[in-house]
Amino acid sequence: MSSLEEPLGLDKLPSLSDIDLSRRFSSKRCSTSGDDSGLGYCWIDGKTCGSFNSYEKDFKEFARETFTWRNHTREIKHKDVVWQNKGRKNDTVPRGITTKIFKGMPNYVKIVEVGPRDGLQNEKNIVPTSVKIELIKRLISCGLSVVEATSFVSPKWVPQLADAKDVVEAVKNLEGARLPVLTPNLKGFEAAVAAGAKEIAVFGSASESFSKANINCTIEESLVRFRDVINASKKLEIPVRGYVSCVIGCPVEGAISPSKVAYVAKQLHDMGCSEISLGDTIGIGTPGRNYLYMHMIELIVSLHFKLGIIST
Ligand SMILES: CC(C)(COP(=O)([O-])OP(=O)([O-])OC[C@H]1O[C@@H](n2cnc3c(N)ncnc32)[C@H](O)[C@@H]1OP(=O)([O-])[O-])[C@@H](O)C(=O)NCCC(=O)NCCSC(=O)C[C@@](C)(O)CC(=O)[O-]
Repeated sequence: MSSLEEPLGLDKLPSLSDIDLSRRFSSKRCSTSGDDSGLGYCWIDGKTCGSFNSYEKDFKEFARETFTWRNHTREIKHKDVVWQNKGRKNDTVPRGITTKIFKGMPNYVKIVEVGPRDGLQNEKNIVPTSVKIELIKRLISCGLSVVEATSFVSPKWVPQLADAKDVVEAVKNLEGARLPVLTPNLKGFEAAVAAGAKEIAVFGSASESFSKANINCTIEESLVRFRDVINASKKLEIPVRGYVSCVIGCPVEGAISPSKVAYVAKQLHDMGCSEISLGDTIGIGTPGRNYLYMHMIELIVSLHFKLGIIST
C-alpha cells in the first residue's frame, strides 16, 4: 500500500460524479456579500452549509488593529500624501512606496494546488497511477480551480512521476479546473502536449546552486531551455507559468538577493510567461526572520518596477 492511500481514506470520500459541479463552481460561492456574507459556503457530505461569522465585522476589527494608519486619515492634511481610492471616500494611504504597493494589491487570491506533483514527487513508495488520478479528481471536487497534475521530467531524476503521460491522459478532459504540468525542456513539453496537457509550467531558480541541483544546469542555461519551451507553447497557444524558486533563501547559498529574483522573473515574463510564481522553496520566509520584512519590500518593489506593474 502506498503511503498516500491510508491517510486519504479514499473509500470514504464522495466520488466526483456525486457532486453538482455547476453549483460548486458558481461565482456566488466566493461572494462575501448579501446572503452569502459569512465565510462562504462549504461542502460537507453533499450538503451546502453557511457560516454565521460576519466577514465585514471580522475584517473591520482586523483592519483596526493591523492598519493603524486607517484610523488617522483625517489628520493627514497635505494633499500630496493622500491617495483617494475610487469608491471608498476618505480612504487614504501615505504616498511613495507604500502607495505603490497598495495600489498594486490584487483583488483576489488564486490558489494553485500542487499536491499531486510537488506533494508526491519526493514520496519514496511509488503511488499507483489510479490513486494519483483519484486524488486530482477529488482536489477538483473540493473547488480548487488549478491543480498541477504532474511533471514531464526525467524518470531517473523523479521516479515517482514516471507515469506523467498516463496521469494526463486520464485527467485531461476533466471539467472544473485547469491542470498544468511541469516541463523543464522541449522533450518534456512535447511529451506533455502529446499526452493532452493544455497548460504548462517551466521552473527556474534565483539560486545558481539550486538550479544545478534541481535541473542540472546554470540559471542562464535554464533560461535558454525555457525560451525554446515558451516559443513552442506560443505556437500552440498553451499558457505557461514560470516558477522562480528560492526567492528568499537557498539551502546551499543562504540569502538570495532580491535583484537576482527580479532578474529571473523579468526574463520569464519577457519570454511570455503568463504568470510568475515566486517560491519560498525551503520555507524560510517566516515572520520570526527579522530581515524578512525589508527583503519582501525590496523584492516587491524591484519586481514591480522591473515588470512594469507599478507605474512611476
Ligand atoms: C531537467 C532534467 C531532465 C535534466 O536532466 P539531465 O540529466 O541533465 O538531462 P539530459 O538532457 O542529459 O538527459 C538525460 C536523460 O534524461 C532524459 N530526459 C531529459 N529530459 C527529459 C524529460 N523532460 N522527460 C523525460 N526524460 C528526459 C534524456 O532523454 C536522457 O535519457 P537517457 O538518454 O539517459 O535515457 C532533469 O534534471 C530533471 O528531470 N529534473 C527535474 C527535477 C525535478 O522535477 N525537481 C522538482 C521540481 S520542484 C521545483 O523545482 C520547485 C517548484 C517548481 O516546486 C517551485 C518551488 O517550490 O519553489
